[in-house]
Order: sequence, then C-alpha cells, then structure tokens
Amino acid sequence: MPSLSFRDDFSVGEISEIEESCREAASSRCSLFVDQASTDDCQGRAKVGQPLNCISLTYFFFLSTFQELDENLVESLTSILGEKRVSLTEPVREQHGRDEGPYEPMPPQMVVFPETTDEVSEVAKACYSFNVPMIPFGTGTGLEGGTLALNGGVCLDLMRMHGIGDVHAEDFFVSVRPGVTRLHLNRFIKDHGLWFPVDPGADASLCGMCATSASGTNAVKYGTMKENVLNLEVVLADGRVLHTAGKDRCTKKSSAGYNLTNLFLGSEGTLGIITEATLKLHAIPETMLSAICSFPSVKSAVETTIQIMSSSIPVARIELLDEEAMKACNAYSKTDYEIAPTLFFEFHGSEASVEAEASLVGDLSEANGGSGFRYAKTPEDRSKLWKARHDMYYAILSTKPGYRAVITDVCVPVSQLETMITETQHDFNVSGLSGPILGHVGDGNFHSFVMFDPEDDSQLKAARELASRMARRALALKGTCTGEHGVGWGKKPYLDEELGGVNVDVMRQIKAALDPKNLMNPGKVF
Ligand SMILES: Cc1cc2c(cc1C)N(C[C@H](O)[C@H](O)[C@H](O)COP(=O)(O)OP(=O)(O)OC[C@H]1O[C@@H](n3cnc4c(N)ncnc43)[C@H](O)[C@@H]1O)c1[nH]c(=O)[nH]c(=O)c1N2
Ligand SMILES: CC(=O)C(=O)O
Ligand SMILES: [Mn+2]
Repeated sequence: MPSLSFRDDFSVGEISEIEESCREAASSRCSLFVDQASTDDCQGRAKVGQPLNCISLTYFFFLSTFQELDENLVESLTSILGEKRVSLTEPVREQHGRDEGPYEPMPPQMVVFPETTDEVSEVAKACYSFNVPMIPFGTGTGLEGGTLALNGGVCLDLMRMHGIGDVHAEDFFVSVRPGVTRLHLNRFIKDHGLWFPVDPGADASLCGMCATSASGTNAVKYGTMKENVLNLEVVLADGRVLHTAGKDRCTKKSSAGYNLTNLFLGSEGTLGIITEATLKLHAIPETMLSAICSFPSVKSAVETTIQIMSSSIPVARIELLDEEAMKACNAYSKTDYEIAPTLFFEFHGSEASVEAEASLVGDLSEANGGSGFRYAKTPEDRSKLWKARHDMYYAILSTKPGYRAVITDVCVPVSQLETMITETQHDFNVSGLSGPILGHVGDGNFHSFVMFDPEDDSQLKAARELASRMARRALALKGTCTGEHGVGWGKKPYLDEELGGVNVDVMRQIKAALDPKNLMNPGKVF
C-alpha cells in the first residue's frame, strides 16, 4: 500500500497504480481525493475512476487509507468512558467531520466525549496501541478544515471538559479546560475587573484558540494567543501528560529551556491534545471608546492605518471594511452605516488618554479625506458595532444564498498593506468575482471571502486562482498565507513556499519525535 501522498503532479499512470494498490489492500478503506484545479488529464481520470472520490476544495491528490476500527478498541473506549460518551452513529460522526470552512465533511469513524485529563490520556493510550488516528475537536469553528478526519480515526470532542480554575487577580492569570469558550470566560472574570482580549469572531473554545494560534480584532494592542498563554497541559499521542512550562508554573517570563508552550500554540492538534490552558489576563480598561470613519477609497483608509501605526498611537483595534462589506454589514446586522470604505477604531485607557488618541486619529483620518467620524461610547453602542464586525463572515455568506466562499487570511508588514490590497482589488475587478475585503489592518492582516457558486466549476476555479494569487502575493511581500486561521488542510500548498524546506523538515522531525506513529490529526499542516 502506498503511503500518504501530498503532491499535485501525479501522472495518470501513477493514479492507476495507486488505485490498483487500493484494490489489493482488501481490508483497507481507501480513497484518492483530487483537486479539481489540477491538470485536465488527472481531473478527467478522477471523475471516471473508482474508488476515486472528488472533493471540490482540496488542493492535492491525497490518498486516504484507513482500517475499519478494531472491535477491541471500540470495547476498550466504551469501558473507559461508558456507553453514553462514545458514539458510532452517522449524525454524530458527520457533525464532527467538518468545521465552518467550505470543505466537504470527512467524518471520523467514532466520536468520544472525555471529561477529564485522565480519560483523554486513557483514550490516547488505547488509540496508540491500536494505531488509530486521533482528532481533537473544540467548538468546530475553524475555517481551514483542521477537524476533517482525513484518515478516519477517533474524534475527541473536548467540550465536556468543563472548568475554570481560581482567578489569580493579583497575578493576572487563570486556567481553563477545553470546554470553556472565550465569551464564557469573559463573563466569569468580569466581576474581578479582568478580561481576556483575544477575540476571533466566533465564540471559540480557548484551547481550540491555542491550537490554531488564533487572534482577532484586539491583537493590535494585546497580541495573539502566542503572547497570552503561560502554560499548557497536553496529552501526547502515547497518553503521557506534559506541562509545557512545568506543572503549575505561571510566570510571565522564563528562560528555562525550549519554549514548548509556543511549540504547541498553532500545532492544530498534530502534536497533542490540549487539556488545559493557563491564560494571561488583563485589567478591564477604565474607558473604552469606539469610533468609525468613512473614506473615499480603500487606499485612503489603508494610508490612514499606516500613518496611525507608524505614529505609535496605541489604538486597541483598527478594522477595515470595504464598500461591499459595509453593504453586507448593514443588511445582516441592521446597522445604518454609510456605504463606503470604513475604518472601525477602538481606544482603551483613561478618559483623557482615549479622547486624546481618538482626536489624533480623527485628524489623521480627515487629512486623508475621511469623513463622518463618529463615536460609539455607550457599552450598548460599542457592543452593537463589534458584534456587527464579528458577524461579518455570516453577513457576507448571506449576500448570496447557496454560494460558498474560499477564505483568505493573508498578513503582510503594515507598510506593504497598500500594495497588497490594491493589487488584490485589481484581481477582483479582472476576475468578475465578488469578494469583500475586511480585516485586522492594524496588524497588516486581512481577509477576503471569495464567493463562488458551488454548481459552477469555472467560478470555483477562478475563486481558487484568485485566493492562490493573494497568498503568493503576500509571500512575495514578506508576509504569510495565514495570519490567524492556521494551515489546517486548506493552506498546505503554501507552507513549503513560505517557510522553506529546512524549516518544514525540522517541523516533521519534531512531529516524528512527539508522534512517531503519525496518529495526531494526520495530514494537517504539512
Ligand atoms: C464567524 C467566524 C469568525 C472567525 C473565525 C471563525 C468563524 C466561524 N475564526 C476561526 C476560529 O474561530 C478559530 O480558528 C478558533 O481558534 C477555532 O477554535 P475551535 O475551538 O472552534 O477549534 P476547532 O474545533 O474548529 O478545531 C480547530 C483545530 O484545532 C484543533 N483543536 C481544537 N481543540 C484542540 C485541543 N484542545 N487540543 C489540540 N487541538 C485542538 C483541531 O483538531 C483543529 O485542527 C477566526 N479565527 C481567528 O483567529 N481570528 C478571527 O478573526 C476569526 N474569526
Ligand atoms: C473570519 C474572520 O477571521 C474575520 O471576520 O475576521
Ligand atoms: Mn479575522
């Protein structure tokens, strides 16, 4: 049986050989997944060949092989967790073989619901001894297919692992289990005068956010998960339990050995299962002031952003929404903002400092042609504004019912943002596709959701080409193909190009050291 292959250059002959091997391996379930945008020859072959399956959005020829689950493993997992916390049923498997991105579901063979670290460890030991893949699952809000069970296996739904530890208000930290989401935590710690600022649009699990190294609108001031996690408890593939900063340690800094915490941040379930995260907390600012301002063009809004960032004005948030995004925002969130390229701002600090910063930003905006600078001061107005921003993915999807979107998430040095966005807009104009631009521009990070009709192959191909040009343009401008959503399954084609062969080799070596049987979320990241 050939091993897993991630290539985009299989010849028709090679595909036939792989098919033959699949047929010979009678005890294996095996499918070859094919990228629709690959060579015409291979595409044609894929459509007629059996057991080839064609899924529309993958970028590779990908051979997925998996054994039927051994009855003894099922029995063993059932005895660890009890019958009610294991499931082999189709709806439950289906629900866990997807995320919120555009990829076709690939269900696991079994879903289990552990409640404690010991149970996760026992499940891992059992899967390890039966050589069965393990896929951690949080709230399933990922956008790059990270939870798809490419090789079958057992999905560990971690949302029943509840628990928020003691709030250490003086030392600004708290530990959370995987079942805790960011909004849940923020409600819990509010009365201590504390908050956790990392805010992807979705109400994601905090351990899932560790796994993808998430960020969001507040990263300009507070950083991403990488700057806000002090320690992680991780169950390794063989069931051993690791504390990345040492058990119960929670200091702001340490020079003791390698930074294993950051190794697991962004590892997307490929190195281990995060069963607890110790998070850095922040004091709720005395005053938070939001504002929005319209601009004559995206270019002038981006120029304003660059000037604000290079003047070191300590903004907490700067978000760009282009004209199309603003239309979608008003329609979905029932807001009445002007339909024009717009910047959303927020300032955190004392009453005097936020007013001074807002006034400076107002002046800079005006000097770049900005108009209608208006504040959202009350908690209700602020939360309406930011909820509308966080809901933009759904707002944009709802503009074309039945359409799907290729998701882009590029990040470039802020000084390159204008080139990046102007060239992307030009691409959109030429392609005739629709794709609002929005994003966390204070960090040089933005998204476009490139809409396509899934019934129309030519639209899908054009959307994919456009997204791919965007990713490569970001790389050419010394940026990255993913600022925050992760590589998952969808961004794999760019990893080598972005990081280089030696880098990816070292990652593979680290993976092999921690997960020698390649059982942790196999097929993701590289
Ligand atoms: C509307 C909307 C808006 C946004 C976003 C999504 C949606 C639907 N996202 C993406 C998403 O919310 C983000 O990637 C989360 O970190 C995913 O967390 P989940 O718990 O949902 O992980 P999910 O269950 O989707 O899993 C994601 C990956 O992490 C792994 N994983 C999950 N839990 C794990 C654990 N405990 N241990 C090890 N591995 C684990 C999984 O195996 C998978 O590979 C985002 N993101 C962002 O960074 N910025 C943003 O602005 C937004 N905005
Ligand atoms: C989807 C996403 O990352 C955003 O709206 O910012
Ligand atoms: Mn985002």
